[in-house]
Amino acid sequence: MSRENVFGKPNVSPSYEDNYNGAKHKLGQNASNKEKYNRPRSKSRNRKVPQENFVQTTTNHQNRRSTNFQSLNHGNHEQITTPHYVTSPAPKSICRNRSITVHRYPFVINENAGFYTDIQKLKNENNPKKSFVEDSAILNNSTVHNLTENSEVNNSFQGQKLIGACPKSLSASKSVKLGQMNNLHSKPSAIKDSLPEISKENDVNVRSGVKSPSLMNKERVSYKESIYSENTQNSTKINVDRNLNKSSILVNKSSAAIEPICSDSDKQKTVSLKNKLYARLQKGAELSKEKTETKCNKNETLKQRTVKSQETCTCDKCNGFMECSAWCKNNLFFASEPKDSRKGLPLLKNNFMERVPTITKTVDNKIILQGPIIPKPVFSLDQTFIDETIQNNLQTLNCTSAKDIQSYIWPAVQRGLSVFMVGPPKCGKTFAYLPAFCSLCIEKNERYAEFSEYEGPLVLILCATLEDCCELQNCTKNCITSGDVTIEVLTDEASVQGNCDILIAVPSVLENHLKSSTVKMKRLCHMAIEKGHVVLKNQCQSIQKILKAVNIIQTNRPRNKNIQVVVSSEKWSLDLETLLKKLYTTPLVCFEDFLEAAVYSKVQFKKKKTKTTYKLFQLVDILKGHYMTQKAVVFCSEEEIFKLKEQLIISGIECIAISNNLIEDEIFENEDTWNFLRCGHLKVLLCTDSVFEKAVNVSSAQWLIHYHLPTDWQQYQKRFRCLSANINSPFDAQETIVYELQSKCSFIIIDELCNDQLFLDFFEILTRNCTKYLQL
Ligand SMILES: Nc1ncnc2c1ncn2[C@@H]1O[C@H](COP(=O)(O)OP(=O)(O)OP(=O)(O)O)[C@@H](O)[C@H]1O
Repeated sequence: MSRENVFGKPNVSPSYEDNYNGAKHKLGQNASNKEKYNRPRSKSRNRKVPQENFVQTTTNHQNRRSTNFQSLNHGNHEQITTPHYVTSPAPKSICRNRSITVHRYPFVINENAGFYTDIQKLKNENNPKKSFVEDSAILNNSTVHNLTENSEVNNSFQGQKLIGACPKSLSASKSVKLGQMNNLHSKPSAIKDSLPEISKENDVNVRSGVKSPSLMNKERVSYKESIYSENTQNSTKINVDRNLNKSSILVNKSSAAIEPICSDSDKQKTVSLKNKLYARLQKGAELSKEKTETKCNKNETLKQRTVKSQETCTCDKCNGFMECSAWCKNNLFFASEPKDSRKGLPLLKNNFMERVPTITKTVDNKIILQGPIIPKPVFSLDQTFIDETIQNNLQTLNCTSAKDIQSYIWPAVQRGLSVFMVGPPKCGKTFAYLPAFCSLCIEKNERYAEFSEYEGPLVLILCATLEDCCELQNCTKNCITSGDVTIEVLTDEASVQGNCDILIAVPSVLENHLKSSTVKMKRLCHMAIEKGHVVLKNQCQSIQKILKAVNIIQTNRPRNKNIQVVVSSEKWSLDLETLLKKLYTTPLVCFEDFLEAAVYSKVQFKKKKTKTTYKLFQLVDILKGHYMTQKAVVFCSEEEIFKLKEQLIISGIECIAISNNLIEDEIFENEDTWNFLRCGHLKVLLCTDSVFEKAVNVSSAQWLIHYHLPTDWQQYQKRFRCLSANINSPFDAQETIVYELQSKCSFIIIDELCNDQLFLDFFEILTRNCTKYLQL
């Protein structure tokens, strides 16, 4: 196995044999952590934060005061799920506040319907602020409507729309049903009079808010009182900020009523209000409880209730079909338990902190692997134990040698490890697990004899769409041409054969079948999720239910067999992280995309906007005071590299340049020199794309600076290889907190030459970690 760079130079990463033999390398972990803890405190924390910097701006707000704003932090995914509602109406402030994803705040009421106009203005103006609104709208498929008294909003109004409206026109327009409204932004003064009326008509559930972080310290905020309610699972809390003294609106979620609260400036009144508010909320909660209970008649038979739940009932009990005892009885409970039976471990942890594993890390030239065990890679099919007929079939498809991701995933899946793999399209993710799953199904009579009494598929594969399911079914059929393995795609109409071995389904379709007990899962042993980031987002509700059902099965099944989970995805997301952290048996995580690994590792993405002529000043500004303590790599073009080096040296920043003009030995020498520099004596590495891709073996950088914009997205992704040794796992989050503020940053200096597509792609990365959909 030769793992050498283009010049035949051995890599720094540990050998695979070493890993396999149990020598658990923590590449870049121990040494670099030690180094990082000893690092002198950076002065930069006291620096004035530039406005256009997204991440720093949110961090700044975070430090200021109130509790809820922390959740708007880019990296703070745990808290981001708790609802935050902004009552601040000023459209521009919403636009400026880049920590808020517009699609989470879809409804805006403004006194003069100015939001829409302002958005249009921002869009039309050639200024940096427009991009936020525009991009968020595009990225989230949102459309912006302006509602006037005469206008009609079409019926397709769903939560994904952003509407600007004045209260009068809103109450006049009967076509807008606010029942689907998630959030509302408005000036209290604007909605005070109209909303109770609107709410009565539309039965709206509106929750109230806190001030927009962007307005926190600004004098032009005309109201200073913030009362917000936050529904926790069992109780409703109200927090009253006693320092605030003007009027505010309390919108009571549980009672579906909205009431203006007029508080005087004196503190005592505000405090006495608190009791009243508690009483009201409690009353509201009781009312809504009563409402829910009347929906479901307790005296109904189980059968009746199951039927009813499929039809209309949306009460909590029926909606969460996990609680439906008829369904449980048929699908989850195992009747007879042999005396000597050993039940399996759970699929999901009770809480994220339960059983935090030790993670081993390996970095290859193209792959990053992290997990409790990292298997020895294989390079061809004949090194695996995959069934021979499947191997022959794969050979006819020209799949004989392993693709990069497959060389690790083939052995991992065969060993029964759960795996999360992230890689670009068509990099062989599906074929990384499918042959092994097919092979296991061919051997089902020997391998799964103990489950022969149960019904349901051995392998479940979840896809985003029905077309994907059919395509996957064809792939699977190409793999298995012999043996009595049944492969089926689940559709709404068709039922599944009792002896189906591989079931391919869309989660929502499977959920419906599970509810009606037309699919059983007691035999399930392997589960795969294709296009993980899409499925976990779009089908989060169904996935939650399916996972919980699988958890019950695994826990109650009177045989000790853990269900293997494989997730393949093109992108890393908070949902994937949630699932990763929640799985009881920690999976192996594999990246064939260094940019996605950087997202996984919570690298901070920052952008600096400037004119081309001022780029150098921006670069000096970024580096000054930091370059000796943060290992920085700057990507520039071949033409500018030596001039840049001169300019940086003149500005007092020491650097090393590696360009195509150097001979091989000089490149190695410069690379070695840079690699062995110690904290406090660091120099900036200047590099070009072509030489980095072909010759430079640098992986320990902490800062990656895109001085010269990449020509395409692939080039941008490849640059992140220089951070690969510093990729942290979510399981070592505790360690990272200490130096998170400064370490692992990616700066992009955006000038006039930046093309729109690159900018949009970059923005997608910025907003990726803002919302978590999966709640486990
Ligand atoms: N080891 C291999 N050698 C040659 N071709 C392969 C190999 N593995 C997969 N392929 C081919 O590459 C194509 C893509 O493979 P696969 O579907 O596994 O990729 P993917 O990453 O899952 O794609 P998608 O982005 O659609 O999820 C398929 O046509 C497959 O035949």
